[in-house]
Amino acid sequence: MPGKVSVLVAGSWGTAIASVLAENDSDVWLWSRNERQVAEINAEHRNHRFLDDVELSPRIRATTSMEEALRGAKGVFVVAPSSAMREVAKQMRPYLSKETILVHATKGFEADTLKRMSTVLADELPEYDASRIVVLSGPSHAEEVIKQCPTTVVVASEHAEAAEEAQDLLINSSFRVYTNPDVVGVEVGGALKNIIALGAGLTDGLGYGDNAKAALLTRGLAEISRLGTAMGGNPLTFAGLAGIGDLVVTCTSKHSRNWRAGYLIAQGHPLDDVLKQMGMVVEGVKTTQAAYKLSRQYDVTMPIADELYEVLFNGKTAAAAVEDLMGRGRTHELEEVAKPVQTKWFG
Ligand SMILES: NC(=O)C1=CN([C@@H]2O[C@H](COP(=O)(O)OP(=O)(O)OC[C@H]3O[C@@H](n4cnc5c(N)ncnc54)[C@H](O)[C@@H]3O)[C@@H](O)[C@H]2O)C=CC1
Ligand SMILES: O=C(CO)COP(=O)(O)O
Repeated sequence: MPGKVSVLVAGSWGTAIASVLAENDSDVWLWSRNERQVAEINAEHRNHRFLDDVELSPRIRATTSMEEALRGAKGVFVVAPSSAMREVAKQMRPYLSKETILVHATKGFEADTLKRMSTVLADELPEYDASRIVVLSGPSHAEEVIKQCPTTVVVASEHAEAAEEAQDLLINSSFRVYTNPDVVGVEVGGALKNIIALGAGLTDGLGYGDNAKAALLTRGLAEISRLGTAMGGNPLTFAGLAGIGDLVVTCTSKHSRNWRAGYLIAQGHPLDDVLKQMGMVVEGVKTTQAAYKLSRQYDVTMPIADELYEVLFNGKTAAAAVEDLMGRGRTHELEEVAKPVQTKWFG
């Protein structure tokens, strides 16, 4: 069902999602605040700042005009960093149709309010039916998606039809899209895995090997499930693409920004320098602060996230953090096993 769709903004992930939509014959309008980037995409079919090595489909047109991007679009994909979500949503409000399918693919919380991204969108877009917002997540590095490497993702919405419409727009033979009714679980899983990826980068940077990484992934998933369930997510979601799936890819991939940031920090580079050097958003840093606060708000134990917080913000060395994690009191592996929650989809 080709037609007009829009993607806001033209970072790595926005550009890759625009490419998937164009492969499926949609006419894609890619919005960016950067005039030079827009001119380059339109004239050369390249996004020189991100994913420069791939030629973009001529079906992708770029614009700095929010009105031009959104007018008549049957699908809108918001792919801003979490820090920019509210600002971008405010700009969308005058032009967003109530009929549009609204999807976001951002992995993080709002730093001040600790809100999930769908809640930030709902705040700023009061005319839009918030139950129709769709969240896209899962193991999907832009660098591979744009080259059509086989990828699986999940789209979640309270509204089954909204998730299915997003699935229709995105699915193709190299991009397989599953649906899920669990918006909270999919958002929380996607956000929190970035903390564990930073931790995996730290242990790899220390040369601690595969056992340490497997431990981080497994016990990291226990923390993600614990907080995610306390916030209202379905525990089964964390065994899926937005949970273990995304954890595996971010903790093991050379493309992961969060893993790379952790690796550089373990080698003694100061956090500010690392973030400047990356030149791309590293969501896990702000998410570590958010998880530190959320775990206290929901009274959930998150030892790995707490240790990472100490390393990032209180000058603790990565080696001391690992030592303290290994030296914790004895505990049971299956503490706090949660019951699956009922959803509107399945009654
Ligand atoms: N890169 C990837 O492979 C994936 C990224 N994500 C998520 O997608 C989100 C975006 O990440 P990336 O595209 O990787 O980031 P990026 O660093 O590649 O691009 C971010 C873009 O946002 C723009 N931007 C920043 N503040 C803005 C504002 N206030 N108004 C308008 N534009 C603004 C920047 O100019 C830049 O073009 C993050 O939440 C990330 O976790 C999710 C899955 C895969
Ligand atoms: O979410 C991602 C892949 O699914 C991207 O992770 P990084 O931000 O660590 O690169």
